[in-house]
Amino acid sequence: MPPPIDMNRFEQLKATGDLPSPRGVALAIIRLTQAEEVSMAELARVIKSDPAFVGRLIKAANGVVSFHRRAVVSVQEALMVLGLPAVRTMALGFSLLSSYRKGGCVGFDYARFWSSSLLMALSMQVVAQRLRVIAADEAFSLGLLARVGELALATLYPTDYGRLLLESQRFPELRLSDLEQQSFALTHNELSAAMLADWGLPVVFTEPVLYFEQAERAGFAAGGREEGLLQCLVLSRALTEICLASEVDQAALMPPVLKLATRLGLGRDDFAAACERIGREWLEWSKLLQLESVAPPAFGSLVQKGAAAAQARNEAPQPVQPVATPLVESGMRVMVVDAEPAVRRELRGLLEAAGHLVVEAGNGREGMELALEVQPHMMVLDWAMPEMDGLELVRALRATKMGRGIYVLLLTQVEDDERLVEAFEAGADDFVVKPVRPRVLNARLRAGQRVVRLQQELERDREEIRHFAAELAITNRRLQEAALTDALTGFPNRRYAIDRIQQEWIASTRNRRPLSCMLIDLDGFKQINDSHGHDVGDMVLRQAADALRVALRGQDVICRTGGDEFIVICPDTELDAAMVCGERLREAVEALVVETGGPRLKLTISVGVAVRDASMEDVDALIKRADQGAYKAKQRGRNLVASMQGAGSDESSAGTAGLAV
Ligand SMILES: Nc1nc2c(ncn2[C@@H]2O[C@H](COP(=O)(O)OP(=O)(O)OP(=O)(O)O)[C@@H](O)[C@H]2O)c(=O)[nH]1
Repeated sequence: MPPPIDMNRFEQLKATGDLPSPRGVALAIIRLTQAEEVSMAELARVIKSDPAFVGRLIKAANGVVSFHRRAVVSVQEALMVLGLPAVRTMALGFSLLSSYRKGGCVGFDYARFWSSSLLMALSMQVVAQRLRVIAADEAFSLGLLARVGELALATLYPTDYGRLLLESQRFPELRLSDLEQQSFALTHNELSAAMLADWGLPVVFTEPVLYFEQAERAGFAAGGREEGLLQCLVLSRALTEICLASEVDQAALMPPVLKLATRLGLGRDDFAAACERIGREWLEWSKLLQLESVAPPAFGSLVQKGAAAAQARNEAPQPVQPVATPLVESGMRVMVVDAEPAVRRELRGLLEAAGHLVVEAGNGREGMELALEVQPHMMVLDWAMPEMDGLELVRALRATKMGRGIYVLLLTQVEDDERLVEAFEAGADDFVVKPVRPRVLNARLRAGQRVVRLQQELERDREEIRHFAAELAITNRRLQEAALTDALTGFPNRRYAIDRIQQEWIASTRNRRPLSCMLIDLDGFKQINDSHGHDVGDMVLRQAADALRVALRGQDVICRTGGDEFIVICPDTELDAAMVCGERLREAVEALVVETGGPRLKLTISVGVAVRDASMEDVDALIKRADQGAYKAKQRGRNLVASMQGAGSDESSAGTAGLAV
């Protein structure tokens, strides 16, 4: 299993204060549901102050009660049916939906994001109800928020994420998560899982969220709750894709989904009924949440067709994975589409004699459905067919992602220039005049096979590039981390500090929130080095850093900026609070006894504190003021916290430095 999420990175993002978070009534609901003892009456009162949430809550409660039970009509009843954890997560999800319907990331489709999150929620609810992996209400909330990391990246980095989404659309061989890793040092899946964990969801929920878009990497124990939930998420995601796909792609997407559903123990009819229910609920919920929706697919017939196609061929072939497919050395998978059984027979004979595997369809419509499922390398199709003729079929194929790569050989009665131009413009690759002459057909098949092979080689090269890009992204990330980390203490280094404090300066301007910083300098450190040697000096530095780390508040960021110098960035902090923090750090180091394997050493620090004020033009002015504070602390005898701002209470107690005990 890959390493868990880098929570440090998440904490850094959280510290910006820009992560999507609940507001208003939702925030009050969340706080109440987290309290040790919450009265249902109080909770219901708060909920009732938001009529929109009341409607959504009651609808959600009715979605999870059994058909035999009387409908839920009141907030109190809904609370009882759903339970506090589900109410909390729903408040969270709906609040985010209300606040983040739009945003500044141009490449991010906010409306589609929420439509698909809603579909995930409903699919999760219906699937979990049938598979009994988790309670349906919890499944709904989890589905709604399972991809919240995407929204968060769009919110945190509107320009960069927009560019990155465009890049991943233009170069499908580049995986979005690799690009995210490269640019932001974490993926949307990692961010989703970290945010859910931060909101109090248990690990058994957050881990499947982390892996459901690359389930092969999860490595959960078979039969365990995590694995069950993971499969629910995978199935729900696939159903969401089907609902949002174009009609032609829906048919192609269904067979593998059906297969997964069967593997999870869902009977075909039961699965079809579940899908129909998701579609119905989607329409209702979309109206309630004022989200766009299109007519859901006719799931009943989609499932039936998928199953029938699989049965007809005994077992539907897996969709072609370009990487896994061996290069076409000898035979290709060729589909013949012709209304005349005699012509199909003749073509099958010729093709099989040339070593190809043949699949047949009797008309254009059937050919289309089968092609998307079987994914032939080549199609030989007749121009003149009832229902959907060859030209329409080529156009329909070329309009789908999967059909775009199939080599199409069109059979035509006449070799008329106008008609041939029309055929090529529709997307045909070559033509053969009927009646088919075997030698000519074979020659054209060989020409087509060359193109198919070249395409496959290209695909392989792309996959190698993708693989290479992924490895490069990981290496880059490691290098980037190394470049920004101080090896001795593990703290971020000076380069990182400069960048980070700039960012915090900008955030403090935007949010009109205070920003403080502290400069810390070890007292008499040179003396320690001189008396005990450099190695002991390193031990002192390391253990002092550990003591500082422990004493630091969660939102503060500490970096090592020089030999025995550190900076602490304190977002959203006034001078008084920063002075208190500085004092806590000073006390922590003063209390430390450094174990060196030889002498046990004591040491102290001098701390300079500053807060951003109106006189400061830029971040350098803030650092300079903190530096003046540190100088003052040294001047006044060391082991002090001092500031050049504020009145009176600008320094605290003193102690001794660098003494062996
Ligand atoms: N062991 C060790 N020493 C270092 C490292 N980097 C810098 N130093 C030493 O840290 C000492 C810094 O001393 P100063 O800050 O100039 O002076 P000080 O003795 O701490 O005195 P005051 O700051 O005035 O209290 C120098 O002797 C540097 O050689 C390091 O990575 N490891």
